[in-house]
Amino acid sequence: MREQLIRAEQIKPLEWRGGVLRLLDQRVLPLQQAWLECRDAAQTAAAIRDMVVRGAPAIGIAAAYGVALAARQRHAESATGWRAALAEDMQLLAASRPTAVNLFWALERMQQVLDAHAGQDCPLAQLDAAAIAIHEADREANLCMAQLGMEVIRHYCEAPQHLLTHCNAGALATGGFGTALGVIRAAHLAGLVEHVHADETRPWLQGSRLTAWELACDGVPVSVNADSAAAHLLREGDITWVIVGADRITANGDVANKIGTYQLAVLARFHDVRLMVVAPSSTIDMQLASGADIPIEQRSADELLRVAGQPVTTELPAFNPVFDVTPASLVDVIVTERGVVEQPTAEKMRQLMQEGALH
Ligand SMILES: CSC[C@H]1O[C@H](OP(=O)(O)O)[C@H](O)[C@@H]1O
Repeated sequence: MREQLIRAEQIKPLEWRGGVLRLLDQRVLPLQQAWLECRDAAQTAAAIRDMVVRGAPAIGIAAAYGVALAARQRHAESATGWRAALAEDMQLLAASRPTAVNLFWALERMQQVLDAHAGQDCPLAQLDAAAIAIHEADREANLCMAQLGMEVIRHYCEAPQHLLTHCNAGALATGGFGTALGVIRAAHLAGLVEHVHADETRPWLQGSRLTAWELACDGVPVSVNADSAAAHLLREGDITWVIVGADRITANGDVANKIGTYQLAVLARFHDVRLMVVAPSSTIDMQLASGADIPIEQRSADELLRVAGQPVTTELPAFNPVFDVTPASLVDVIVTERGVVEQPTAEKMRQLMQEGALH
């Protein structure tokens, strides 16, 4: 399976060229493939804020490279004052988006490299290596989760099935292959996928523009549906699993993910459809006791009142939270690279994070 996924890999949302971070501009996909180059923290933070690069793991990877870029720039400006300037750059990166914990996890990893070289010259090579390691570790985690998630699906049913997914938790949201889409890709290769239903995922359309495109590129049978059609599909559509990614999972197993995930979870439970959340352990925040503590990003009203930049209505007040929280009680399984947790609880999450695989 691993080799099949690697052979099939086509899409990379970011490229590190030693001093330049190249980002595939996800604001214009799939109709245009344009690359944006970042050479410092400010450009990288803006790219994250403006969703040139998006998706919890991809945001963390981009931020890590942003620190490596900033260190180069600040050290070249001042061999003695670089640490203070770099600290400000890291604050800028930390302020780019609030919900995906991978951003803060990656910045903490980069800070540990700096702390390990306190009082020494700028560890440029070690910062580069740390960012590359974060990128590669995410890619490896996706390959591991793809296999584990596929085996969970096969455990419950060995026939080809209808699946539903929301937003984009694919190669474009990660270091490669995807979390939820990694599982779907592996399930397809294992003959377990009859059809994938992709919620368009208003207002940013990650589903219709990114997920459907990714799956179509891989020859996975997929169709786009309005978010509001999900209830009808779950009642009528023979769907066996809702499979999604996550932006932050708290210590009790609550899950923050793209807005609309919570209503899918309620609908899935009502219609006896299982909900699978796929996320690397860098998405798990054991410092937060429950989802009530997760900061939910609110984005511009324009994202609701305009499509492709064109107004679709008059200037009106708009409520645009871009994440919501699904309680652990509505999650049937969480798949991570450390293992699989069914019916997540605080104790099971502790065991996963401290002792590793449960399955
Ligand atoms: C693999 S995690 C992807 C996760 O991130 C998305 O949010 P956004 O596109 O706003 O960065 C969405 O919540 C996905 O599930």
